[in-house]
Order: sequence, then C-alpha cells, then structure tokens
Amino acid sequence: MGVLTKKIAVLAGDGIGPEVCQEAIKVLNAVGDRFGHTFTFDHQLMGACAIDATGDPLPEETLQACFEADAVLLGAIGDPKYDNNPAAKVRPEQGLLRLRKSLGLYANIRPVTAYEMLIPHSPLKNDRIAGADMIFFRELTGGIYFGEKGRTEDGAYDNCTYSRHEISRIAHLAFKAAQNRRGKLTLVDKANVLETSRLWREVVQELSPSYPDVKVDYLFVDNAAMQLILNPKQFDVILTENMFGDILSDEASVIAGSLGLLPSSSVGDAVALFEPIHGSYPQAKGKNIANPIATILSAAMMLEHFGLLQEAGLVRYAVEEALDKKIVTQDLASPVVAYSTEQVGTFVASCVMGGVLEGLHKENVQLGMSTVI
Ligand SMILES: NC(=O)c1ccc[n+]([C@@H]2O[C@H](COP(=O)([O-])OP(=O)(O)OC[C@H]3O[C@@H](n4cnc5c(N)ncnc54)[C@H](O)[C@@H]3O)[C@@H](O)[C@H]2O)c1
Ligand SMILES: CC(C)[C@H](C(=O)O)[C@@H](O)C(=O)O
Ligand SMILES: [Mg+2]
Repeated sequence: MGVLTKKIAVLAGDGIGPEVCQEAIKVLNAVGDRFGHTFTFDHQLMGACAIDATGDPLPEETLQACFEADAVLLGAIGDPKYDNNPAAKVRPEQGLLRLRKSLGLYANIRPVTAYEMLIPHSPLKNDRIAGADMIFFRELTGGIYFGEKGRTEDGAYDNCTYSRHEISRIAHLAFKAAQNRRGKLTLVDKANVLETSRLWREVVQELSPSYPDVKVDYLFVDNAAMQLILNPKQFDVILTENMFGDILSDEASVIAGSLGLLPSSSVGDAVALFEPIHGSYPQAKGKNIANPIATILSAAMMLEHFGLLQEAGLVRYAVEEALDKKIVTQDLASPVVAYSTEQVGTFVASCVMGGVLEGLHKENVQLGMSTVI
C-alpha cells in the first residue's frame, strides 16, 4: 500500500466526544507523519451542539460533508437536558439514527477483547475471561429503532420490523467474518417470542449451507446475556438485531475492562463510520478524565478500512503498550495512578511515532484483519 491522502469528516459531538476525538486525531496524525500519509479533518456539528447552533441534530451541511469524506469519525452525542426531558421534540439521538440511515450503515461491528494485562483487575472470574475474543455484528438501520412509533390516548408503541433483505445482507458479512476467524457464528434472538426473531433464524438457517466451514448456533437473548459473563470464550462472531446488539455490547465491555475501550465500525452502502461504542458520558465532560482508547481503536479500524493494516497494527500495539505500562485513565487506574485523556493519547501517539515495527504482535495484525470488510 503506497502513501494515501484521506479526508475524514469529524463529528465530535457532545460531552466527552470532542476530548476523545482530539486524541484519536493526534494518533492519526502520528500515523500520517510516520508513514507519509495525509489525513485531513473536516469538523462538523452533530448532536446536542448542532441543535443549539442550528435547531437540527444533523444539519444538511454535516450530512453532505460525510458523503464527501473517505470516512467519518464520530465521538458521541447526547445531553442530559434531552435525556431528562421525555417531551423534547428534537433530540440528539435522532441525528445519529438519521445519519446511520442516510449513510446506509446497516452493519455495526464491535470487537471485544479481554486484554491480558487488565484481567487481574476484572470483577469477572479471571480464568473464564482470559483469552475471550469476540466480535458483534449488530444490525444498525432496522428493527425497533426505526419502526413506526407514537402515542395513543394513554399509551405508546414502537414497532419492530425486519425484511429478509435487511437480515441477509448483514448475515453474509457475519458469516464471512466467522470464516476469517474461528469459524463460529452465534445468532442471538428471541425466537421463542418474537416473529422478527423467527425470521432472523429462518434466514440464517437458509444461508448456513453456503458457509459449510462456519458452525452456527442459536441463543435466546436472555440466555446470551448470562453466557457472556459466565463463559465468554464460547463466542466468536455474534450476529444480532439492533437493540439486542446495543445492550449486549455494553455488557461485553465489562469483559474488556471498561466501556471506554470498545471501538466500532459501521459499514454499508456508502462511506464508513467509526465511533466508540460509549456515549457522551456527560459527568466527565471537560474534565480530561475520559478514556480515549475506544476512539483511538475506532481510528485503527478506520486505518484497516483504508487498507493500512500495518499502520492499524501499530496503533493497536501502542494501545497495548499504554495498558502494559499502566498509562491509563481513571476507569482502569485502580490501584495505579490515573493519567488524563490527553496524556493517554499523547503516549499512544508517541509510541506510534517511535514504536519498532518488528515489535508488532502478530496476533494484533491478524485481529485487525479479521475486522476488515
Ligand atoms: N453513539 C453515541 O453517541 C451514544 C452511545 C451511547 C449513549 N449515548 C448518549 O450518551 C448520553 C449518556 O448516556 P449514558 O450515561 O447512558 O452512557 P455513556 O456511555 O455515556 O456512559 C455510561 C458510563 O460508562 C462509562 N464510560 C463511558 N464512556 C467512557 C469513557 N470514554 N471513559 C471512561 N468511562 C466511560 C462511565 O462510567 C459512564 O458513566 C446519553 O445522552 C445517551 O443517549 C450516545
Ligand atoms: C445513542 C443511541 C441512539 C445509540 C444506539 O442505541 O444505537 C448508542 O447507544 C450506541 O450504542 O451507539
Ligand atoms: Mg449503546
């Protein structure tokens, strides 16, 4: 891969979004300096800050900038003034959902790794999580999030619908990912109750013979929630619908060690988007204490998406160096001293600049490749 020039739309958003994006940009610039790539950053409004400035959580200019970019980096959106006001007519989250739908981002890919050096501090059974390594394929533009919703005289409803096409396109991606990993796919659903879930099972069962090297199993979501904590090593690729994927991936972050560690990529019809799985963590806004690693690892997924596998591997290696040397924010600090958001980002960036390429762990690069679509 030669030297690249890439334009990245940055939607830093609300709360800790700008702080964690700043550190991911620092790391991308370090990658650019080291390898000769040019990354340009087009900052645009999105979320509560966009409502304040324009009345719209996803202004037309922002959407346009995303379509014109090679990739989108998103921090987080959301603000307590909307969370605590159920009657608000315009909400930051509407902007995020509209963005995902407009860009056709139907597959949200969320890898979860139990980092060796964090395992001793986990509240979970250490021997059970050591070596856990799974990846969620969460459907992102359908289901209950996007069905008709509304109020009746004394009630409310949110409809959940899925078409065969919506299920099969993400299922194909998940099957292919399983082929490149350990060959196991788990469909998580609620097929004992929900008609949409029965359609998910039907479609996955129909596709399964086309992927004879992938072993498929099926779990009800309530059981899956328990199995994740009890025996996370049984999972390789988890395929699931929009809302189950949202909930289970936050739960799975406990296996990694913090919600501040989990990155994601969202892919589909047009430009791809990269964002941490966490939200705007408003309690930490402006305090320089949020963990930037989820956003930095999202940037690593972006590098993979650009085909820059060695660069992505180096970022992952630099993150592991930070974790190894306990250059961590307060969510991971006990019993060691906490570093700031900026300090962690600066450490990772300097490690990217100075890291020895031969020092790359082979499995990092491979893990990186396994998330490429
Ligand atoms: N994609 C997104 O932009 C996104 C995702 C989730 C939630 N949200 C929004 O974020 C707002 C806050 O929601 P919430 O409090 O339920 O979820 P949250 O993810 O913002 O925070 C939940 C908890 O996780 C921990 N956490 C999250 N990010 C962290 C980080 N980078 N470093 C260290 N710890 C971290 C904190 O303990 C925090 O209290 C809401 O408005 C919600 O709608 C947005
Ligand atoms: C903010 C919210 C709409 C969003 C979701 O539910 O998809 C968030 O929780 C996420 O995981 O990205
Ligand atoms: Mg979520």
